[in-house]
Amino acid sequence: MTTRSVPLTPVPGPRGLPVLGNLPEFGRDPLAFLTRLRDEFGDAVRWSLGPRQSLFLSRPEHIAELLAAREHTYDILEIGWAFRRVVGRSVIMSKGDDWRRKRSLVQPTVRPRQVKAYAATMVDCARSAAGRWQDGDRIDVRREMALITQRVVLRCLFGNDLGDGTGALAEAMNVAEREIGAELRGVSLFLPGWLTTPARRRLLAAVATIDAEVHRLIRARLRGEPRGGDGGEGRGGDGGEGRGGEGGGGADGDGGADGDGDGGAENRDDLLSRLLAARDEDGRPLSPQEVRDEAVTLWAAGHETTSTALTWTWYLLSASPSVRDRLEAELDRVLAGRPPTIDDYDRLTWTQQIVKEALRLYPPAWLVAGVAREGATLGGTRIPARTIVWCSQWTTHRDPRWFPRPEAFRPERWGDDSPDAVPDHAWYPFGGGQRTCLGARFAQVEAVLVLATLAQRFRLDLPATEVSPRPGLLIQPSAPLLATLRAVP
Ligand code: HEM
Repeated sequence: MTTRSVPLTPVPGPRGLPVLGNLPEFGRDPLAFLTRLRDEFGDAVRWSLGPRQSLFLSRPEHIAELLAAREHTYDILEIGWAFRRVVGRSVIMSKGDDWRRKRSLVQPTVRPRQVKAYAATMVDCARSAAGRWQDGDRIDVRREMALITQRVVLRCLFGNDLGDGTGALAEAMNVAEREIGAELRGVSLFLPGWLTTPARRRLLAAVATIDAEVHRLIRARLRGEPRGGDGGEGRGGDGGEGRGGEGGGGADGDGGADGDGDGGAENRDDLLSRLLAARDEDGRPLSPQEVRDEAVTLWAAGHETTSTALTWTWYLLSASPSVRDRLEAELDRVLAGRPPTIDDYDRLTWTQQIVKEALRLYPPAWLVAGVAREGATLGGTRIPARTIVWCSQWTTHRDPRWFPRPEAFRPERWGDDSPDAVPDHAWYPFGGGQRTCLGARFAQVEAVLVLATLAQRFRLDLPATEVSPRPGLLIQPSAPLLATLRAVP
């Protein structure tokens, strides 16, 4: 179903406090606050985030316009000291020619042909997790999913599984994610950069660990090591398994990273090789900081998002036996006991619908924002320069106007025969427009294949208690999800 342009009439939202505006209410419970803006005020609501004027959009037509215009008519929201410390000036924080250059460096490593080649690695990583699981074991679902997805990203994009560094990197990323989320909801969003706080110290310590691990990956690659053992870096051997036959890291013979023979980056087409081999018009390579920024961004954007989506998927499945039964029946029918391959992807329609519906109910990324430049318009209305224009996947995905019974987990709403007609941009877990998520295909294929591989063998039974969402950088469960494993009969 397509959308047509509708006029935009901004209305004032709730009164805020002097200076802080609506920040305290937003910070206390951002999802409830944004839902209130939509339900009590309207489709285009003015509010203030501290000293900044904001506009919150709820109609898919306006969201589509914002997403399409962002690269040209909006600036990046330059708040969030913690986020900038982690991702630096990578593709996600760049604009204009700089952004285009960085995006074109990264894009080839996640294009559909590459993703096809990564599928076997995705299944392999899920199988090796399931190989450790036993009937009756209790697992922390979020942790297990993160272990799988970080391994997938490291092996596919970095041609490396980091061995014993994975745990340190994952823990540091968790700390960073928590601190970024806490900052996003609090007054510290506007603290000057020079001020040191305990939270900022924690973040800096985490960033130091992240940098050390990423530089270890880079050094290993420059030495031409096929994978990230310690190679004399003063760490113990990694003891992981080899990469034979997984089809990751450029194993499709795609032509190498421009083949300039630069310091071990030759003859591979994974992300790290491309970054190390990249040259600007004057023949200059990326600086070590630039390589680090892109690598960290891809690592962070590439695994925590997908593991969060998978975690919520298990949560929803555990509470929906009929959806789970239909999933197991599909896996039996399509796979008949063998592991899935990329060729099964299109046939796993119910599995795909489950993932799509989980991304609707619990979109890992939940805010999109842009800062209007002079001349920005939406629905024919001029937007004052410097206004922060927002939309939220959380509120749009749960709007009863686009999704009947929005709180219900109903994968059937995505079936070809469904009577529900979802407007364009009412479902946008991967954003949209030119800045749309680079890894959308990667993530969807990974989520479906990992879910299929694990659900073939195990049910994850969770206590029948409701777990509320905790919006930080991503929407995470507010409590650990401890599941009991039940082998599929
Ligand atoms: C379920 C998993 C994922 C979700 C929900 C997700 C969501 C998003 C969203 C909402 C954006 C911002 C888009 C916008 O501003 O319009 C984004 C950007 C991005 N994502 Fe993802 N993502 C996921 C997985 C991945 C994966 C697997 C990768 C890489 C392998 C990745 C790499 C990126 C990059 C590089 C950007 C920045 C694009 C740019 O600014 O040009 N993401 N993602």
